[in-house]
Amino acid sequence: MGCRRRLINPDFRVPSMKVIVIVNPHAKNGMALKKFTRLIPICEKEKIDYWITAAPLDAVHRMKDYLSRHPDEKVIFLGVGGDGTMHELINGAAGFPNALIASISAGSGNDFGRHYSSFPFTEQSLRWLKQWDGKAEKQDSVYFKGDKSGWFVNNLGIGFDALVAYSANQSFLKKWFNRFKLGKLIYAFYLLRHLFRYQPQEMEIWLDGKAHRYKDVWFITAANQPYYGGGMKIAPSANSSDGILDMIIVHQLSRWKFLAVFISVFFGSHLRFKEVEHLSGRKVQIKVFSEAFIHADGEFGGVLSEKSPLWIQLHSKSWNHIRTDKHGS
Ligand SMILES: Nc1ncnc2c1ncn2[C@@H]1O[C@H](COP(=O)(O)OP(=O)(O)OP(=O)(O)O)[C@@H](O)[C@H]1O
Repeated sequence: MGCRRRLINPDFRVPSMKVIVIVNPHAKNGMALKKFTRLIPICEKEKIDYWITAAPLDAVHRMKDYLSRHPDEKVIFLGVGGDGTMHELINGAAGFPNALIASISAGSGNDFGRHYSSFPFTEQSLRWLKQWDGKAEKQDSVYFKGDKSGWFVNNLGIGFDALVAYSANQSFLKKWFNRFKLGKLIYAFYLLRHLFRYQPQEMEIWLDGKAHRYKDVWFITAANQPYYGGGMKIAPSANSSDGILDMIIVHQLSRWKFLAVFISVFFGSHLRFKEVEHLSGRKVQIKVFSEAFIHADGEFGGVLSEKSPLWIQLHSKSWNHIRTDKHGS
């Protein structure tokens, strides 16, 4: 009788995955948490754990702690937030082959979801992940080491764009702009603010052992996937599973032409300008001659100084991603 009951109880027939949802309560000014609150009953019913982060980097520490205590358990971490949240999940999972990453885009930029795919904010997504028994896609990630170190999977920037991102993220105006759903305008505001003061500088790049030197560099982007800054195609041909990093160098432009090039990035047509160089490789070293800001996946990545270079290295197929498909989306 006991045996019969087991056969008809779906909980006994279908092996289920360990799923942990990680929610950034600050993403998109609290919208991510507000929407997630509606999914809490299904998490409780399906025994899906959820962590609402308490502070920046909380997700990284908790994931590392959990994964080191459960080295033999396959775990799906589902990030609910924007690119900053997914950057934390990538760093929390780094070095743990048993971690699988999925996302629900719920931030302001969402370039991670735009490229890697994002699950809809629904109960079905959670149920589908809980019953998931597919094959994860292997994707490339990139390690960087300078003033700070870590991993990125979207892009890393040095120079003007990193300065704009830093200023916008620190600004008290950001919340205010977000409140009126004008979050992207804060970047335009700081772009214009820095445009007429910024001093482009000489930079040296060693790419797979070959040296390249550029004068008056506005910024350099190392791209693992095409999207950047909330939908701009900075590296249209970048592919996150080809083992190659795309390098975009914007240099020797007047301020007005720089603005024109920057706008053309929205349409992916900036590579036609002779001042925009496109290189590719796996191992990069960048040297600056005066201080330059760094961002990694849009998050502050430290300040590069003339004293020591920045090291970047692509690691092929080094993390596991769960893509949405017709069942999950
Ligand atoms: N509990 C928390 N309190 C404050 N900040 C947090 C918390 N959890 C995560 N963060 C930080 O929030 C920042 C923004 O996260 P995310 O990018 O996901 O949201 P967003 O709304 O898209 O923000 P942004 O507009 O800055 O991209 C990240 O730097 C992340 O480290």
